[in-house]
Amino acid sequence: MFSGINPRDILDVLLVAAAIYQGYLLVSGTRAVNVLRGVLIFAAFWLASSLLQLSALNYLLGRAGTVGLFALVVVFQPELRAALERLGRPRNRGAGRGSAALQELSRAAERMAERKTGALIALERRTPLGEYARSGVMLDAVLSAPFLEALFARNAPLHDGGVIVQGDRVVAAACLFPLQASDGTYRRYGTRHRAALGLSELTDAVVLVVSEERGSIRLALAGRLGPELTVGELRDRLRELIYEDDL
Ligand SMILES: Nc1ncnc2c1ncn2[C@@H]1O[C@H](COP(=O)(O)OP(=O)(O)OP(=O)(O)O)[C@@H](O)[C@H]1O
Repeated sequence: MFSGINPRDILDVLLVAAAIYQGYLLVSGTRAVNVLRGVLIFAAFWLASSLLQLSALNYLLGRAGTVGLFALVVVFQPELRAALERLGRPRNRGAGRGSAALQELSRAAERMAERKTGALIALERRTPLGEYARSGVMLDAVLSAPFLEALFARNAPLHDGGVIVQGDRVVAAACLFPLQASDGTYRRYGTRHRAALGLSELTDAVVLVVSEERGSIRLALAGRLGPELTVGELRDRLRELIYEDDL
């Protein structure tokens, strides 16, 4: 049965599997996942209609599939664009800049915690955060501690909402993040923490929260809020989670 398989076939299968896995990582945690489920169900019906030789249904589903494919490209144009951008981005772009960004971010968190300035900062990983960035004010600024502090300063025009960071760039401020539905686990926390939890649940972003009330620094990841961190611990966690891998 396996006599006709040559190394090229194995390579072919491995490449397809890798492409599917990368595609999954890209959409996991975004609204595209639900659509992907819908597409799979649709494909299952289509296959079943073909196997059962239900020709009218098969024809109809085939036509709908073609139109649907175009519709998906239109609906997910932002995600597709972000995916292509990511593909074209060199892996080790600005390794030095990554560690500089990490220092600036940690310094800003430390100072804001000392002064009890509330802050909410989402750090993008694989899942594109473009749709959340567009809910706020788009920026494209070099990440620096004074800039972050200025953004979150009380009465500053963009202090309300979250900031989105991509590597060493601040891409948007005053963004609206999805609130996590309260199941009682984080009853003690208000909307800033629930917005961090919500975004980290729907995407793979790491979300940094500085509490205005407590002056604490915490990270939300995968829908869970981590413990209070010292600035050294924050630096280590961010190095582990973001800056070592991606920049
Ligand atoms: N959906 C949201 N997306 C982004 N930011 C939000 C959202 N909802 C609230 N915020 C931010 O959270 C602030 C209110 O925080 P609130 O005091 O309710 O939360 P908290 O979790 O108790 O935080 P803190 O400990 O800092 O007081 C708002 O002023 C706004 O900046």
